Amino acid sequence: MTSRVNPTCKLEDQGIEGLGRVYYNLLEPALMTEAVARGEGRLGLGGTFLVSTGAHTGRSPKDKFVVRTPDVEDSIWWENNKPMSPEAFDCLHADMLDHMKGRDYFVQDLFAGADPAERLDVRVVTEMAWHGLFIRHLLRRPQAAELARFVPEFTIINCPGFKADPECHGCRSETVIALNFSKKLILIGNTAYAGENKKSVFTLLNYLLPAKGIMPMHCSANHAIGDPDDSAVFFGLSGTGKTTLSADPSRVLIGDDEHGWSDTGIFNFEGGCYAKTINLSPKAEPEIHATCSRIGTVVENMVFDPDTLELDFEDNSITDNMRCAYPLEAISNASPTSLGGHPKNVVMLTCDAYGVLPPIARLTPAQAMYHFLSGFTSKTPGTEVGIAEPTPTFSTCFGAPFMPRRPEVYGKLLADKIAQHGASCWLVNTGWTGGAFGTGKRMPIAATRALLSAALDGSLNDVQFRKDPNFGFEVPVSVPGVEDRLLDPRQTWADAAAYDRQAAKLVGMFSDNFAQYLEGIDDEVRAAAIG
Ligand SMILES: Nc1ncnc2c1ncn2[C@@H]1O[C@H](COP(=O)(O)OP(=O)(O)O)[C@@H](O)[C@H]1O
Ligand SMILES: C=C(OP(=O)(O)O)C(=O)O
Ligand SMILES: [Mn+2]
Repeated sequence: MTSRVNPTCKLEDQGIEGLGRVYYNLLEPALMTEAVARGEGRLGLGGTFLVSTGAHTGRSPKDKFVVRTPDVEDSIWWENNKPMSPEAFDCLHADMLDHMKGRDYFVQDLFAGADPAERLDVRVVTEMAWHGLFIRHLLRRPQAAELARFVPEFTIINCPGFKADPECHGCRSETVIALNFSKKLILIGNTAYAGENKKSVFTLLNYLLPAKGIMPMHCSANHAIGDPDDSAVFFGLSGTGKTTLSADPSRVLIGDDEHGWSDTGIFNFEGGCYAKTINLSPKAEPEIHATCSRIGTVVENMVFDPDTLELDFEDNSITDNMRCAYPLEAISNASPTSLGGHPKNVVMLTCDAYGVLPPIARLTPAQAMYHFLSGFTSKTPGTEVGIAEPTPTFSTCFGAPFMPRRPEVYGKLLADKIAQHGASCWLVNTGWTGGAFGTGKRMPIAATRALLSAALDGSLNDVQFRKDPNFGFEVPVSVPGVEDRLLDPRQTWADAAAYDRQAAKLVGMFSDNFAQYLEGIDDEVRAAAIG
């Protein structure tokens, strides 16, 4: 055993026995040293850690399971979460423990949740030293004194070298992500994509927090400089711009991906960020770009020159989903507390590959609920196995793959909090303009930023709005710093009739999708659905 602080709870106390060497709570330099010594990757410029994850370079949602135990039977949304029988899980667990015998493991005891009242003590046991480094960057790092009395509430075991057997493990392939809420255990096998670790913790909190009246959100968050009470959240599925847009030099970063909204305000679940690096521009995203040459940053699946170690941000030959992971402190304007007041602005980011939605729209609370439940956006290439180009989808709550409960549970919590705190709501299209994917182009980041700044500082409320004929929400006509034409997508298309046809098609898709929510919904939201 190698340990920084003598662990209160050893792996043996959790029934994990017969391992090789176990490294408890190593700090970043030791994790990097071990990772390099084991040939998991190599050091990059500025002291980064360069790694490729092999066959899995994105999440495997089809291989993710929730164990169907009696205590979760009624609360899980089974249409969205694949069930695994408790017997199959026990077999998987036993076989994984067997696989672990004689091998070395890395244990990181971390917190999920910046609010001390709500945090969850999570132990992450990894076969790969760099996964220890990754999750140490991503979750919240306890002080030595906190570590000394740390008792894990939930445990994640991640063995990329373990191959599941669908016959006895009740899974689909050799890859498995199995969440057992009753046994407080998550088992991950046969994938080295680091994102599975953090999104497992997110899924877990999405299950636990609603029971405490806390709204878990797939969103980034920031606040005005000097005023944590002027906070904003940015909901969005992977690739919509949560990480990019929350790292705004004129605001304080709270977090880039997962937050909770409690009676006292918002709190980050995490202690770090996981940014996409494809085409990352030092001009458009200087803070994130700088993390790619910072000591300790994990650079995942990026192509680099073997002689100079120079990273190639344009080369997507490994994957479009190339990433860097770093602690929040790596961003100069990050909040030291990761907390904020009740959001004054709730932004829903959508990446519309059809080029129909305007770059920004003001929503009534009922419209916000309609769009939150709809979750229209596109899946971004590489983020999930098998996604090769932007693929339109309705991903409820802007994060369906991570929602164990029914959408209405999250919808109701959010609607209540928006009403209680009077938050302004916005829909922001960071996707295509001037045509659909293939003919148009991606919304310029500078325009999105200018529109968001105006929304967040309140100045957008002073401009003139028009009512969108397709969706009924309000769209600004003119905003300083943004080309007028861009605000009206119909004007950006070469063929206005083609825009109208595409818009009508999208309205139809929204309406077909929303049919599942009409029963039992508030009258105002039903009215928003009809337009
Ligand atoms: N208008 C835009 N707004 C936000 N991101 C944009 C925009 N145009 C292009 N992008 C790119 O889209 C990607 C957004 O990814 P990211 O911020 O990591 O999303 P998320 O955190 O929601 O998964 C980045 O690669 C960013 O450079
Ligand atoms: C880590 C992920 O999240 P995001 O792209 O939202 O940062 C992911 O989807 O795998
Ligand atoms: Mn992100």
